[in-house]
Amino acid sequence: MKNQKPIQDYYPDELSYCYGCGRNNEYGHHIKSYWDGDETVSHFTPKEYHIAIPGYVYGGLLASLIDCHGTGSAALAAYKAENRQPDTLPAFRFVTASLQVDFLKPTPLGVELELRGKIVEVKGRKVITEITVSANGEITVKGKVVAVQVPETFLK
Ligand SMILES: CCCCCCCCCCCCCC(=O)SCCNC(=O)CCNC(=O)[C@H](O)C(C)(C)COP(=O)(O)OP(=O)(O)OC[C@H]1O[C@@H](n2cnc3c(N)ncnc32)[C@H](O)[C@@H]1OP(=O)(O)O
Repeated sequence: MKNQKPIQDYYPDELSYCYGCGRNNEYGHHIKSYWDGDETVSHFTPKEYHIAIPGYVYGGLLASLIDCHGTGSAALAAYKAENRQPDTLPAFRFVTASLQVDFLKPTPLGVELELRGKIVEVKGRKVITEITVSANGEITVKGKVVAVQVPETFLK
C-alpha cells in the first residue's frame, strides 16, 4: 500500500479541485485512497476545528470523507475490473449519485481515522461501495456510496 500512488493522484489537474479529494484545492481535505488487499483504505486526522460537540468529530466532515473515499474506491474498482492500471486510457472518473451515512457512535477528535471500503458491485457505469470509518480500532460510522461514471458532457 505504501508504495502505491493514491487514485486521486491520477485525476487530471483540471478535475482535481474537489473539496474532499482534489490535490489542487488548498482548502480541501486531500483524501487519498489506496488498495489494501481486496479493500480500499484511506487515513485522515480531523483538525480541532472539525468539531461537533466537544471531543467529537462533526458528522458532515465524516460524510464527506465517506463520499470521496467512495468515489475514489469506485475508480480503483473500475480499473481493477478491467485489469488495467489507473494511468491507462480511457480514464474512469466517478461522481456521487447517492450517499447514505449511519452514525453508529460518536467519533472522537484527536486521533487518526481509518476509512475502509468494500466493493459491493461494479455494473456498467455504476460502482457501489460500503465504507466504514474507525477510530481507535472501533467502527463509528458506516456508509454506502453509489458512484456513477460521469458523462463526458458533465463539465460542459
Ligand atoms: C468528464 C467529467 C469528469 C468528472 C471527474 C470527477 C473527478 C473526481 C471528483 C470527485 C467527486 C467527489 C464526490 C462529489 O462530491 S461529486 C458531486 C456530487 N454529485 C453530483 O453532483 C452528481 C449529480 N448527478 C448527476 O450528474 C447524475 O445524476 C449522475 C451522473 C450521477 C447519474 O446520471 P446518469 O443519467 O448518468 O445515470 P443513469 O440514469 O444512466 O444511471 C446509471 C446507473 O446509476 C444508477 N443511479 C443513478 N442515480 C442513482 C441514485 N441517485 N441512486 C442510486 N442509483 C443511481 C442507475 O440506477 C443506473 O444503474 P443501473 O440501473 O444501470 O444498475
